[in-house]
Amino acid sequence: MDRYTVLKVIGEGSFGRALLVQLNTDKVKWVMKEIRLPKAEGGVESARAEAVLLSTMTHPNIVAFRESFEDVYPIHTNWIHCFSFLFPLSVIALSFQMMAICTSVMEFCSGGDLLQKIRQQNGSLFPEDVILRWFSQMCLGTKHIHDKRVLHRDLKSKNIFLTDHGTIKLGDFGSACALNSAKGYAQTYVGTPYYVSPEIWDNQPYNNKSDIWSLGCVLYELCTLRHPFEARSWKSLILKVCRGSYTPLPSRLPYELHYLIKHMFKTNPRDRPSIHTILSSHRVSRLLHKHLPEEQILKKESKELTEKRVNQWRKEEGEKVAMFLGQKSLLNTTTTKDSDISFKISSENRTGNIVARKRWAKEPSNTVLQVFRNADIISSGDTATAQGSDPTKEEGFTEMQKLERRQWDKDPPERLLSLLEKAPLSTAFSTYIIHRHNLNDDDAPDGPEEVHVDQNRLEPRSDDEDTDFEEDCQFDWQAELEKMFVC
Ligand SMILES: Nc1ncnc2c1ncn2[C@@H]1O[C@H](COP(=O)(O)OP(=O)(O)OP(=O)(O)O)[C@@H](O)[C@H]1O
Repeated sequence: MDRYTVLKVIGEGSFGRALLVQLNTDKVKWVMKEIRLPKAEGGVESARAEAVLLSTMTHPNIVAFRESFEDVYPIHTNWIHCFSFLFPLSVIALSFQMMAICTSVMEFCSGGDLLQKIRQQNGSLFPEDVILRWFSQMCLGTKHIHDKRVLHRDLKSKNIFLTDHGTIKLGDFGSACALNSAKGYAQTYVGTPYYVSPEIWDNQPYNNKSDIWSLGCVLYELCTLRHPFEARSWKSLILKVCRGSYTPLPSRLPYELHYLIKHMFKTNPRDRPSIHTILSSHRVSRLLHKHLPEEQILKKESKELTEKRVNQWRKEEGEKVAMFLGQKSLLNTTTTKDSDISFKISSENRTGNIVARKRWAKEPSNTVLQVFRNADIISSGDTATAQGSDPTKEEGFTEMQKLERRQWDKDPPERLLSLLEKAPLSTAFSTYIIHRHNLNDDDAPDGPEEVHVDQNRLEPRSDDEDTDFEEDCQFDWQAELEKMFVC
């Protein structure tokens, strides 16, 4: 600590402050994030997780990590004083609570965050070149973390920074999760409601495609200066997200961006492109590559792998064409594979052993979507729905699917909405991390946790292996949310 001089407070987060500091020796500026919390609370874990994860990430588009320290000190809880008149003689002992301060020192991004940039525009749209340059760098940062099997879980314009040279940096890894880390299993996460994908509202596990959805929200914000799922009520917000209903991008933007947004906002995560696909074989890839700094273009990728990806792309295209042509044999192969393993997910258990590809429950119980199926879509804030694209009008929608969507127009989604009724919609821009309460204390390591990176997983993979990966923990976060609001 003595090695740094504090220059100013940059901002206050939910758990602590961010300070601009200067290293006394070379006068380089850094950001010091302090988080003070009772040791028993989950925020300490988040701070540690951020420090540990950031320390393993070295990439030009990720906020660089310098060091972290942790201190624990006792404070006395003085509530006993307040009631001492009731127990004049018996209460003489003070109770102590252990507080933790987790401090991380990281790169200072003097350009501020993208939310600030968007606000500073005062309604004047960003040039296309700027959007593509920033977005392509966001993709490279995301690719780096996904390659390490890390999910960011809180990608939003407020957590993406700019340096004074205009380089994009992904930051705020406080919610991130290394899939092979014990901590990753120890907490679950809801996210920032405005950026949360439909599967999370559907109580399904977070996966790499959920990060893609959030990235889509940021891209949309850069293109329009508005959030894709603007709403005046929680109900409207959640419905719009679950239906993937947004106002189309301005027509002046290239069709590749329209096409990309449409795919990033596919409600089924399986239909969203992975970050590898966006960068290497999506229609937008060529456009993105034009805007990448030369040294960062994916030249490391082996020729063989690139060929595999191209083949994969052609195969998928071929399958789509076959579907439309109604060629039964191909259609059968595709549907058997897809319906059997709804989401192609390979996951690892805690010990790192590969376990069978995970199946999503065919009939998820008590999910928001199920309730929504019977929900009334009457909401004052549904403007974008009215103007926006109606997914049921898309080609390929069966009559059954259309009917299922229309059936949402009935009862309100009681459990979640009654919970959210009391919360103002502005809180939907905040990050929510929900911690499991039923964790055995012995499971929670005391010191900073080590992230065990599985080297095999850092090797480039083909698109097949790359389709999805997800948190291996599933529990009822809505119940946890309920507990939070009741407290
Ligand atoms: N590396 C950084 N460089 C420049 N500014 C930063 C950096 N990290 C954080 N900030 C700024 O510091 C302020 C506080 O950030 P912090 O991450 O502590 O909380 P937050 O993102 O505002 O809230 P929360 O994380 O609780 O949702 C924000 O304005 C953020 O833009």
